[in-house]
Amino acid sequence: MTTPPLRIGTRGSPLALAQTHMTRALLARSLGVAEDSIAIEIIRTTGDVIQDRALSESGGKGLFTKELDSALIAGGIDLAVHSSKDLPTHLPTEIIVAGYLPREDVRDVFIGRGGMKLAELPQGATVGTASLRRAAQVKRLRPDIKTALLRGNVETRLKKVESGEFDGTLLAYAGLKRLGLADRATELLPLESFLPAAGQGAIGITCRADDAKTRAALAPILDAATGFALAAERSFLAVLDGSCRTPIAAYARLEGENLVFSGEVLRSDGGEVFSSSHSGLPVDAALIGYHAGHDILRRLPHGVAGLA
Ligand SMILES: NCc1[nH]cc(CCC(=O)O)c1CC(=O)O
Repeated sequence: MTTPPLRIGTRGSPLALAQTHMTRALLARSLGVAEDSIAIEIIRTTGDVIQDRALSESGGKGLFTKELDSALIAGGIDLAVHSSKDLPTHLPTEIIVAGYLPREDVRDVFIGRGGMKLAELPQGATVGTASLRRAAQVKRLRPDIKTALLRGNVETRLKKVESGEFDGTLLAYAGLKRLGLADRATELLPLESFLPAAGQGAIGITCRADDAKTRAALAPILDAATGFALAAERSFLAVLDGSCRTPIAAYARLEGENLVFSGEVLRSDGGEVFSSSHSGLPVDAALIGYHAGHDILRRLPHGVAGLA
């Protein structure tokens, strides 16, 4: 049997490339072909170009995916590798999320200047982050801490803490691990106060909906448990996230037969938190996230926008 040569599209950041090489290695092994028979195409996205503003202020959704979607639709690539966290809940009808690789550790880590832990930061310290969720979660614990926009790739952010421009930052442990930088984490943050972003730690793979060959090639490397978790988290996000300007966290995991989901929405200053937990059968994943989302919506008199 001959296998058609597959072309993978990716962003060019070091993390995106690390994730793409992981995906290619798994795919090559599963298909029994040489890794270099699967081509990697680097595609620059709008999100890579904008560096000076918060992406939530730059027109919202799909900034890391639009150009990859277009390349898929045009047939220039057959699959695209994404951080699921950066995948919008609505994709063009021609594109589907084929599935997810087994999830990494979902937790956030704190990286403190000079190895300081979050609780050890002096009064009024400045934490850099581009994430509304992390900023709100930090302020919920430490209202005295200031947060400032810190964007750029993981290495850039680490450097800005080292140089003293910020007293600390928060990053996904998964990203650090995949970059071989796990030892840079000062502290692993607990899920109770730092519930992660929907999709954190999961690599998602998109392809053309009508491309049965690529879907079949991908099937053996995809992880069903991660798929259920992400279905719940993404449906929660779809219910609540109209604007991208509201701090939202969501995390689901399989516990025995059950899918256990927790989600929360925070006021930007961390002064209020609305949480909801639901569990049920994995087949009902999307419904579980949907119920949790509406459970919170009912408690917001001014809707999600009222929390910005
Ligand atoms: N928005 C950037 C982004 N997208 C995915 C990850 C980390 C990897 C992951 O969550 O799978 C990161 C960096 C970070 O949040 O530290």
